[in-house]
Amino acid sequence: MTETAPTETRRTLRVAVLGCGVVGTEVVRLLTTQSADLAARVGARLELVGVAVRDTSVDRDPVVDRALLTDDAEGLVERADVVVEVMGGIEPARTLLLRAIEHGAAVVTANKALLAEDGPTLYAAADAAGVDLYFEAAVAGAIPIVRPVRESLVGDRVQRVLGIVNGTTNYVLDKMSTEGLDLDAAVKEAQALGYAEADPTADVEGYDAAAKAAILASLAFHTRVSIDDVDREGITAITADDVVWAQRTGYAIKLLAIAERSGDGVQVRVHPALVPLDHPLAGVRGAYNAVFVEAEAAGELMFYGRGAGGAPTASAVLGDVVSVARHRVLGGKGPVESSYAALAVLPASAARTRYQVRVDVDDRPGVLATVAAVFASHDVSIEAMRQAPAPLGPDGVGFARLILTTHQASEESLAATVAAVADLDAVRRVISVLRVEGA
Ligand SMILES: NC(=O)C1=CN([C@@H]2O[C@H](COP(=O)(O)OP(=O)(O)OC[C@H]3O[C@@H](n4cnc5c(N)ncnc54)[C@H](O)[C@@H]3O)[C@@H](O)[C@H]2O)C=CC1
Ligand SMILES: N[C@@H](CC=O)C(=O)O
Ligand code: NA
Repeated sequence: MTETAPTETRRTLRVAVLGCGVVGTEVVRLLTTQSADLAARVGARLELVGVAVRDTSVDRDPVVDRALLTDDAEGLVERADVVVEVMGGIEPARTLLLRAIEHGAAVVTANKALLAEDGPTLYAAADAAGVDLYFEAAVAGAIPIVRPVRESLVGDRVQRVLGIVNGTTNYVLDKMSTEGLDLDAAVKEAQALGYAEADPTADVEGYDAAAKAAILASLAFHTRVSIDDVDREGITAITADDVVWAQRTGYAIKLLAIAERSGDGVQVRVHPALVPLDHPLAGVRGAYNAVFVEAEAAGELMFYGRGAGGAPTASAVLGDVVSVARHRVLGGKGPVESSYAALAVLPASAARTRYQVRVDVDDRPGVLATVAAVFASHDVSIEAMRQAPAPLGPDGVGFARLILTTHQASEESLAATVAAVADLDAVRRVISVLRVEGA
């Protein structure tokens, strides 16, 4: 029996944390409170050498040792072996990570916005310097999804990735449906709970989910997809009425991210969709996320867990820190960018989906047939049509609410159908047009 610690644990690796907000604070907490276990797992002590902040005088969680705070992020990255970037935004995060890589540090980032905008620059720099670039926290918080797609499924051929990848919007839609909260009130709650981005517009307008979709698509299909390639629609147009009617008709509204092979290309989109209540995605509540991956040999896999929040995200960050630190101790290196497939990114209009159209019409004979005829003339096949009693219109005359669900149709045909339906005399208004997924 040896009386000294194994040789490796006498080694020290210097860790720098950039940003000390919701995630950074929890990263510092884990690094501090779990230091003995982390050292044993890595085979070296992880010494937190500094935490870069904008203002060192601000009051912070007591777990953050004030003596470690610095407003000199550039200086800090130059004296670290592992740099953890949890400040967010494009600049100065990109410059700092490139500086860290240049100095030979391994980097771990939760910054999906940066990766989806300019990941290839970082991948190339890390590859050239022979250092690791890890980013598990950037997609779906605590859920291990980057590593499974990047490593576990790398021998298979992924066909489709579909999921809920933004905790804030899932929380908001859930609160709108279960507690009748309006969008703004629910967003405020999500901010208070540490789920939202610094600017929550990134969440509600779908930018955050689009960034994650771009990252997942790039990894899954071995190609480059940037956030600009993602067809994006957020949840700001979803009303309380949409949520209520979704439930009445057997669906939940979810913001979905979908990336799929299509012919010789890939197609990546983010939009709200109706998901049947008996589908597993409909049961994903609060800030939880879930991602389905369909691969040729593996079949369908589902990954589920907390998609946002300080501690869950810090868990993913620390997993990466241990991985890159182990490479420092034991040798070896993580994967580099794999973009050999160089697939074309197709527009979302190329995708065919089912739709639900809600429309208020005059309640008189023949109207139903007239509306159905418009769908038929645009070659959009109706799968189901139901009529719900609706209150009196402003003119005191009764009207009927039609809920039409289509078979798969192209976005173009559907848009033309809806425009023609809206022009009919008997149609008072088209209330909503939503895609149906997962049925
Ligand atoms: N909050 C969450 O649930 C998740 C967040 N992320 C990502 O993690 C990163 C951090 O997110 P949060 O901690 O939620 O944000 P946050 O806004 O709470 O924290 C970021 C911190 O970095 C600081 N910062 C920004 N620029 C700086 C600079 N130039 N120098 C020093 N400090 C600077 C800010 O003052 C702030 O305290 C972002 O990239 C975000 O997208 C990823 C997964 C989940
Ligand atoms: N704002 C993001 C945080 C995690 O990535 C979200 O709500 O999912
Ligand atoms: Na993750």
